[in-house]
Amino acid sequence: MTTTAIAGVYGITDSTLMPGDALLCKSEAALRAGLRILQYRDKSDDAARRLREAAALHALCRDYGALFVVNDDAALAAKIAAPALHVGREDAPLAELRRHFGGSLCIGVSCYDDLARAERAQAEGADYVAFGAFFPSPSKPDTSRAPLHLLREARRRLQVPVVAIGGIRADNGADLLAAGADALAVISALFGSADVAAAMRRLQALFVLAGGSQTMEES
Ligand SMILES: Cc1ncc(COP(=O)(O)OP(=O)(O)O)c(N)n1
Ligand SMILES: Cc1ncsc1CCOP(=O)(O)O
Repeated sequence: MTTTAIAGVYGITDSTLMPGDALLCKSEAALRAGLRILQYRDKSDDAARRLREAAALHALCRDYGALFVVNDDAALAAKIAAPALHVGREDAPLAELRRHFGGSLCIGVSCYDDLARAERAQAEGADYVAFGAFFPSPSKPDTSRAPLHLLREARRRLQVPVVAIGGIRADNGADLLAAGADALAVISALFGSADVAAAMRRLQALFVLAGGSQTMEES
């Protein structure tokens, strides 16, 4: 079995940025340029379109050996046998998801600026935790903010991979990596770009400069 490390650039598709064909075209451009983790985030209630798009992105990720993550929707993840699910405080509780899916599903949990929530998530079997927003986010302008020093404390107290999110770009991501983030989750800095491959290269360069890598581990 192949497992993808939760590290490097973590791309999040947002249907409002990528209507129609752009969702698949831009996702494939990012995967071709080396993206290893791709999340499907869609806040609409068009169930048929969500199923169609998630299944197509799942297949694309399989072709490129990347981890496909469904945001919020455990039922959708189950329906298409997605390998990973990301949940926040509005979504199904982690303990319930673990009871239902066992250990087979990779589950990431949003922890905002809350280290206690992250420690609970780790104890309940989260595969990674996410903190943010670290910068003003064009994609989710009203979201709450997290301070940079939280990442240093998270690094010290947690063993699971730590993902940073919120307004992250090639020109501000380095501090987050220096503070201990394993992965940088981005919407607009990647998929908002007219040249996704070039945007991907700029984001990947942050990890090279930080001395990290985006690895695929065989297990
Ligand atoms: C990797 C990653 N981190 C955080 C989020 C945000 O999740 P959540 O707080 O549940 O908000 P929505 O994305 O559902 O608006 C995420 N999606 N991915
Ligand atoms: C889903 C989410 N949660 C906190 S910020 C954010 C959006 C991140 O998008 P961007 O990279 O465009 O700021």
